[in-house]
Order: sequence, then structure tokens, then C-alpha cells
Amino acid sequence: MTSVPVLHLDNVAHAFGDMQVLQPMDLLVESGEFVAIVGPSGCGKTTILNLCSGWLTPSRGAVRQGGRSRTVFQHDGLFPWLTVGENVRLGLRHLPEAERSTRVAHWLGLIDLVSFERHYPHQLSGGMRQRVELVRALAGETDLLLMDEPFSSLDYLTRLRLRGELARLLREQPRTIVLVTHDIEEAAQLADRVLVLSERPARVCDEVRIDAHRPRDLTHPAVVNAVHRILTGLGLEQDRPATSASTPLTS
Ligand SMILES: Nc1ncnc2c1ncn2[C@@H]1O[C@H](COP(=O)(O)OP(=O)(O)OP(=O)(O)O)[C@@H](O)[C@H]1O
Repeated sequence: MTSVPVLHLDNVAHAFGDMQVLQPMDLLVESGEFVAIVGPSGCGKTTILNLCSGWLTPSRGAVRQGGRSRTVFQHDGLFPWLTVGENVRLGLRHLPEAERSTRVAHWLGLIDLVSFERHYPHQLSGGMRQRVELVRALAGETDLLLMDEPFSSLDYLTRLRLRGELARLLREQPRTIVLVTHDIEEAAQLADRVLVLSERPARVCDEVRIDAHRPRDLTHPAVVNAVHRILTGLGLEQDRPATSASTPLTS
């Protein structure tokens, strides 16, 4: 199978004024790949996402996108004046009118919210709104989803549940995703590849591949090893002989 690059950061570096945020980096994201970016607070993760979306122009290098992208933020991205069903429907504008209602029901069914189709966002809990936001993003036609801490405002149990749902939804509708997260377990559970960034000015200090099918339990050996290696990359754990520095992590 030939892979198609959806995103290419070619020797990209960025500075805000005289503050260097990002050291030159290369990143090639292929179609269907899920890449997570983790790193210390303030190191430049959101800046990378903004460079990927084209919202920021890099001080150096070039960003090439192979299609359309959409950014999913941590805060509510739903239109408060539209119902849940209408919000999801917005993501389906590429489909013929007749198909949209069936697809809305299908997507809401996947997140157990069919009976909330006529509710407005303010009538839902934070976790429910985030689930709607997620399916709205996944149901759309965009080639690249850029996610900035999409679950960070949620409680731990809801985050765990949503991670599982995202993994399941991705089986239904594979997507190319770049996810920025503080949550190392989230990165290890979801991503095919995790980029570990250093302190600002950020550089990629490790790249961890996780070759295990999704959904993955937190106790899956590939997840446990990846978490350990990411923590080691961040300088938060001592390395141990069990995880070799450059071998891919497999199931
Ligand atoms: N528009 C801007 N103008 C000037 N400085 C900025 C701007 N946006 C971000 N910065 C600075 O760039 C650095 C990186 O910010 P960024 O938001 O990318 O970090 P982050 O890794 O996403 O942080 P966190 O994990 O805390 O969300 C920070 O020092 C921040 O103050």
C-alpha cells in the first residue's frame, strides 16, 4: 500500500519576536496515521498545531497540506443555537440532503445520544457535548483533524470513556489525526506514533511508535512500555533495560 502524505512540516522552525519556540523540525504525517505530540507545558505544542493548520506562518521552512484540515479544541466548539442533530448535520454538508438524517442518527447511535438529537448543547453535560463535537469532526469530510487537548476539560472517567469511543469511531471512519495532549496515557492508548518534545525551544527528543491495534487497554504491554518510554524522554523516569531506545513497541 502506498501511503499519501497529508501533512508535511519541512524543516519548520518558529519564533515569536526574539523568543525561539520551535527548533527546526521535520514531520511527515501519512493518510490514516494518528500522531500525538506531548511535551512540557509551554514548550510549543499548540504552536506546532497552529503551524499545521496554517493559522501561523513558520519563521523558517514550509508547511504543506495534502487536503483540508479542521481543528478540534478543548472548549466547546458546538453552535449553542443549534440542536445536537443540527450540529452533527453541519459536518455532513458534503452528503446529499436525503442521506443526512440517516447519517446523523448513525453517528449519534455510535455515541449513545440518539435520544438527545433535539436537545441543545446547554442541556448536555460537558462529556456529552465533547462526544458530539468528536462525531461532528469525524463525520465531516476533512482530510486532517488537528486536536488540541480535546478531552482536557473532562473528568478522568469521562476522558477514559471518550478515548475508547474515539478508538472505536476511528475503526468506523479512519482519519488522519494530529493530537496535542498533556496526557501521556492518552497518547499511548490512541496514537500510532508519539512525538516527545523537549523544553522550549522545542525539538523532538524521542519518537515512539506503537504498533498495536486500537482500542488498547491501559494495561496493554505496548501502552505500558510506551508510557514508560515517553516519561523517560521527558526526563521523568529513569530508563530501564526492558525498553530498548529505538525499537518499535509492538503488541
Ligand atoms: N501568539 C503568541 N505570541 C507570543 N508568544 C506566544 C504566542 N503563542 C504562544 N506564545 C508563546 O510560545 C510558547 C509556546 O506556547 P504554546 O502554547 O505553543 O505551548 P504549549 O506547549 O502548547 O503549552 P501548554 O502545554 O501549556 O498548553 C509559550 O512561551 C507562549 O508564551
